[in-house]
Amino acid sequence: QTKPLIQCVLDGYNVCILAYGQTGSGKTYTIMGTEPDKMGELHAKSGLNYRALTELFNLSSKRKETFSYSVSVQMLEIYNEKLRDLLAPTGQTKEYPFLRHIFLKLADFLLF
Ligand SMILES: Nc1ncnc2c1ncn2[C@@H]1O[C@H](COP(=O)(O)OP(=O)(O)OP(=O)(O)O)[C@@H](O)[C@H]1O
Repeated sequence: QTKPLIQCVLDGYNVCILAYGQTGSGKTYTIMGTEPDKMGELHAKSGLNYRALTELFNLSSKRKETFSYSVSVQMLEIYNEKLRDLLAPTGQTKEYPFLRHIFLKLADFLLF
Protein backbone atom coordinates (compact mmCIF):
# COMPACT_ATOMS: atom_id res chain seq x y z
CA GLN A 1 0.00 0.00 0.00
CA THR A 2 1.36 3.42 -0.98
CA LYS A 3 -0.40 5.69 1.51
CA PRO A 4 1.90 5.05 4.51
CA LEU A 5 4.90 5.76 2.26
CA ILE A 6 3.69 9.32 1.75
CA GLN A 7 3.80 9.89 5.49
CA CYS A 8 7.37 8.51 5.45
CA VAL A 9 8.32 11.12 2.82
CA LEU A 10 6.95 13.93 4.97
CA ASP A 11 8.79 12.50 7.97
CA GLY A 12 12.05 12.90 6.04
CA TYR A 13 12.66 9.43 4.60
CA ASN A 14 13.49 8.67 0.98
CA VAL A 15 10.87 6.64 -0.86
CA CYS A 16 10.89 5.07 -4.33
CA ILE A 17 7.73 3.61 -5.87
CA LEU A 18 8.61 1.56 -8.90
CA ALA A 19 6.22 -0.08 -11.39
CA TYR A 20 8.02 -3.04 -12.85
CA GLY A 21 6.75 -5.72 -15.19
CA GLN A 22 6.58 -6.97 -18.74
CA THR A 23 4.94 -4.96 -21.50
CA GLY A 24 1.15 -4.82 -21.21
CA SER A 25 1.13 -5.94 -17.59
CA GLY A 26 -0.58 -2.71 -16.37
CA LYS A 27 2.20 -0.33 -15.18
CA THR A 28 0.73 2.74 -16.91
CA TYR A 29 -2.80 1.70 -15.90
CA THR A 30 -1.76 1.48 -12.26
CA ILE A 31 0.33 4.65 -12.14
CA MET A 32 -1.66 6.97 -14.39
CA GLY A 33 -5.24 5.74 -13.94
CA THR A 34 -7.75 5.70 -16.78
CA GLU A 35 -9.77 8.89 -16.42
CA PRO A 36 -8.63 12.53 -16.21
CA ASP A 37 -8.30 13.88 -12.68
CA LYS A 38 -9.73 17.12 -11.38
CA MET A 39 -7.70 19.17 -8.93
CA GLY A 40 -8.27 17.83 -5.41
CA GLU A 41 -10.80 15.16 -6.42
CA LEU A 42 -10.05 11.46 -6.38
CA HIS A 43 -12.29 8.97 -8.18
CA ALA A 44 -12.35 5.20 -8.59
CA LYS A 45 -10.14 5.37 -11.69
CA SER A 46 -7.50 7.75 -10.34
CA GLY A 47 -3.98 6.44 -10.71
CA LEU A 48 -1.38 5.92 -8.05
CA ASN A 49 0.48 9.14 -8.93
CA TYR A 50 -2.55 11.36 -8.37
CA ARG A 51 -3.52 9.48 -5.20
CA ALA A 52 0.00 9.84 -3.83
CA LEU A 53 0.15 13.58 -4.61
CA THR A 54 -3.30 14.15 -3.09
CA GLU A 55 -2.17 12.44 0.11
CA LEU A 56 1.08 14.42 0.06
CA PHE A 57 -0.73 17.76 -0.12
CA ASN A 58 -3.47 16.74 2.33
CA LEU A 59 -0.96 15.64 4.92
CA SER A 60 1.34 18.63 4.43
CA SER A 61 -1.70 20.90 4.78
CA LYS A 62 -2.62 19.19 8.07
CA ARG A 63 0.88 19.85 9.34
CA LYS A 64 1.16 23.42 8.10
CA GLU A 65 1.17 24.93 11.59
CA THR A 66 4.26 22.91 12.44
CA PHE A 67 6.15 22.25 9.19
CA SER A 68 6.73 24.04 5.93
CA TYR A 69 7.33 21.67 3.00
CA SER A 70 8.79 22.43 -0.39
CA VAL A 71 7.58 20.18 -3.25
CA SER A 72 9.20 19.94 -6.68
CA VAL A 73 8.60 17.63 -9.62
CA GLN A 74 10.83 16.13 -12.31
CA MET A 75 9.64 13.87 -15.13
CA LEU A 76 12.27 11.83 -16.91
CA GLU A 77 11.90 9.13 -19.51
CA ILE A 78 14.35 6.35 -20.30
CA TYR A 79 13.88 5.09 -23.82
CA ASN A 80 16.43 3.11 -25.79
CA GLU A 81 18.90 3.70 -22.96
CA LYS A 82 18.55 7.49 -23.36
CA LEU A 83 17.31 9.69 -20.57
CA ARG A 84 15.03 12.59 -21.53
CA ASP A 85 13.66 15.45 -19.46
CA LEU A 86 9.93 15.48 -20.29
CA LEU A 87 9.41 18.93 -18.76
CA ALA A 88 12.24 20.64 -20.66
CA PRO A 89 11.05 23.29 -23.14
CA THR A 90 10.44 21.87 -26.63
CA GLY A 91 13.58 21.43 -28.65
CA GLN A 92 15.80 21.60 -25.61
CA THR A 93 17.29 18.27 -24.63
CA LYS A 94 19.39 17.66 -21.57
CA GLU A 95 21.85 14.90 -20.88
CA TYR A 96 22.02 13.31 -17.48
CA PRO A 97 25.09 11.06 -17.64
CA PHE A 98 25.16 10.51 -13.88
CA LEU A 99 21.44 9.71 -13.54
CA ARG A 100 21.57 7.56 -16.65
CA HIS A 101 24.30 5.50 -15.03
CA ILE A 102 22.15 4.99 -11.92
CA PHE A 103 19.07 4.04 -13.94
CA LEU A 104 21.00 1.55 -16.03
CA LYS A 105 22.50 -0.02 -12.91
CA LEU A 106 19.00 -0.29 -11.44
CA ALA A 107 17.70 -1.87 -14.64
CA ASP A 108 20.58 -4.38 -14.57
CA PHE A 109 19.77 -5.20 -10.97
CA LEU A 110 16.08 -5.74 -11.69
CA LEU A 111 16.52 -7.72 -14.88
CA PHE A 112 19.30 -10.11 -13.84
N1 LIG B 1 -6.10 -4.04 -13.77
C1 LIG B 1 -6.53 -3.80 -15.03
N2 LIG B 1 -7.84 -3.81 -15.32
C2 LIG B 1 -8.29 -3.56 -16.58
N3 LIG B 1 -7.50 -3.27 -17.62
C3 LIG B 1 -6.18 -3.25 -17.39
C4 LIG B 1 -5.61 -3.50 -16.09
N4 LIG B 1 -4.26 -3.41 -16.16
C5 LIG B 1 -4.01 -3.10 -17.43
N5 LIG B 1 -5.14 -3.00 -18.17
C6 LIG B 1 -5.21 -2.71 -19.61
O1 LIG B 1 -4.20 -3.46 -20.24
C7 LIG B 1 -3.57 -2.69 -21.27
C8 LIG B 1 -2.06 -2.62 -21.03
O2 LIG B 1 -1.82 -1.94 -19.80
P1 LIG B 1 -0.68 -0.84 -19.66
O3 LIG B 1 -0.59 0.03 -20.86
O4 LIG B 1 -0.91 -0.17 -18.35
O5 LIG B 1 0.61 -1.77 -19.58
P2 LIG B 1 2.15 -1.34 -19.38
O6 LIG B 1 2.71 -2.31 -18.37
O7 LIG B 1 2.26 0.10 -19.05
O8 LIG B 1 2.73 -1.65 -20.81
P3 LIG B 1 4.09 -1.11 -21.52
O9 LIG B 1 5.25 -1.66 -20.73
O10 LIG B 1 4.01 -1.70 -22.89
O11 LIG B 1 4.03 0.41 -21.52
C9 LIG B 1 -4.22 -1.32 -21.27
O12 LIG B 1 -5.21 -1.29 -22.28
C10 LIG B 1 -4.86 -1.24 -19.88
O13 LIG B 1 -6.00 -0.39 -19.91
